[in-house]
Amino acid sequence: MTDPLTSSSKENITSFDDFIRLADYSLMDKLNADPDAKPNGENHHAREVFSGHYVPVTPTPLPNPEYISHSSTLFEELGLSNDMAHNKEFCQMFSGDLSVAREPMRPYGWATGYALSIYGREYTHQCPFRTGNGYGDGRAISIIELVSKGKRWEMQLKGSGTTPYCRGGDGRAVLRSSVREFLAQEYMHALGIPTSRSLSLYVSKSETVSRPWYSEDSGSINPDIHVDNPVAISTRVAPSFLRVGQVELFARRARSHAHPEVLEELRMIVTHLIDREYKQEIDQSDPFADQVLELAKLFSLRLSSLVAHWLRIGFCQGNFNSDNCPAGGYTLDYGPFGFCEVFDPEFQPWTGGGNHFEFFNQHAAAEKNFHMFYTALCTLLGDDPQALEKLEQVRADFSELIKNEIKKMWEAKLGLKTFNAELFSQLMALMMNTKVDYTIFFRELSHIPEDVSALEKSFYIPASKDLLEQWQTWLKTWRELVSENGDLSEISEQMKGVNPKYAWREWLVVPAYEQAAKGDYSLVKELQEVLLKPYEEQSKEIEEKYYRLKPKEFFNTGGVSHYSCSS
Ligand SMILES: Nc1ncnc2c1ncn2[C@@H]1O[C@H](COP(=O)(O)OP(=O)(O)OP(=O)(O)O)[C@@H](O)[C@H]1O
Ligand SMILES: [Mg+2]
Repeated sequence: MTDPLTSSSKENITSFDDFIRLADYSLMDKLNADPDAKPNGENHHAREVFSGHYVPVTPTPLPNPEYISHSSTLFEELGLSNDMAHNKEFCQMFSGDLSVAREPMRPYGWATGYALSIYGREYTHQCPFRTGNGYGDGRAISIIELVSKGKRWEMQLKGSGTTPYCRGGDGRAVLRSSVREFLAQEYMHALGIPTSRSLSLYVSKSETVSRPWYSEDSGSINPDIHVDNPVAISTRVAPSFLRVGQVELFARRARSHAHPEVLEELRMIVTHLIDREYKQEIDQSDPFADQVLELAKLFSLRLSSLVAHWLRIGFCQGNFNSDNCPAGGYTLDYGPFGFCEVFDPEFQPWTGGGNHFEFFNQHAAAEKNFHMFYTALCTLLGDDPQALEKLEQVRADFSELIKNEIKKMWEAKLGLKTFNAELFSQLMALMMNTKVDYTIFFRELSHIPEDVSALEKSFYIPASKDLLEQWQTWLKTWRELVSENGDLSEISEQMKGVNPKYAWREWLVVPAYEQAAKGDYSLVKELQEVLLKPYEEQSKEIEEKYYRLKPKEFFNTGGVSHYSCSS
């Protein structure tokens, strides 16, 4: 068997020139650049951007960059040889130095504006100009759009310096948050969940920035100190980085008649979204209103399936605003996120997020974001009452759609063919009363044990005799239902395919980014390997280290069990 981390095949791209030859701006060139921007990309000061779909921006390179890691899985999908990760010019480019760019690649990247709605409410005051015109990619700069192996990708540097949307921020990302995003994206992909991906991670050996953070073993909810942390650039990759908030921005402007071309700019961004994310499924020769309706339907399907996946593996997007909700229906912005260890439907690791974004409320937050998307499309179809009526139906169906997706997910997680509401609510109550570890519990259940003792390794507190009896009764009923569905060993295998063995455990990630700050990247790489195969048993050694309950000392610890600053 070939080792995915070292294998390279002949047809892979091995030179920087071959890599940049993949650049393709044909779709992007159909959009409008900000007319007030300097075309060479020297646009680094916070200011209002009134029109256009993007602002050309050059990244600010990391001084003294050092390579930390790359994703071999993504390299392979892109057709890049692993050696490219160490190519001098490639390293320069992905640590922010675009002076290496040459034809057909352009020597500047771009940042985009987007609107913000929090739980369905439009915000503008977050922006220093109080108009919403300063809100967008404040520290994320896309540098290339390319087509490789027949697929179109955009590559975006996060933490690569200021843009007009930086709102007084430094444009940087610290190593801590960059390591988290870098690892989490590839973990989610390995779990089979649509997500932005990780290409590479570089750290500066000479630049640091200060961020509010927690002192050691801090029990504080909010950060209690400021810490200097090295700056880093991680590159994330996706078919597009179009967010619901972006479509919303142009629709809001259209509703307020902000400028004469605004409705056309809205139409252009929606066409662009179809081109970038829905080309396979939407026939672009159809009447435009039909395409828009299809877009709404497809997005509602993708979004509801995405949230069901999140619940399946314990993920909480603690800040699921419209600007953190990609219109392609994948996961984005791994800052305020966390994974549920002790089962708690109210789990919300990000202290700034509020309970509307907590673990089991994510379907409602998704619906709010879908509503903002729908509202934007209504603006676009404003003069077509028939189309509006159909769009309204798609909106009305969302709630039922997402509930059904979630039900289907629970069926699969429990190895059942039909959702049994009573059995499910009994299980939820037992899981909460017993304080089970979400991942370990479902993984152990996947063995379809006869006796509750097999589940006890997932319990955070020893269960009383009475509770154990309740478990035993539940287990017996559940097992009988599962047995009706066929061969138990087959069902067990299926369950193991949806109930991962290896979870994201923040207390195991903290040492990785802490050691990385001291120049030791071995734990980052080890985690990367473990999280690449979350459904596999892996070695005894890995099991002992990573298949474990969260130790007591990490409960209620700032920076581990909760965090406020994600940047
Ligand atoms: N250090 C920073 N400098 C400039 N802008 C920033 C900085 N940190 C965050 N922002 C901007 O603030 C906004 C909200 O912050 P959020 O935490 O969602 O950002 P992010 O993690 O950079 O976002 P994303 O992953 O969604 O691009 C974003 O528009 C982001 O670009
Ligand atoms: Mg964000």
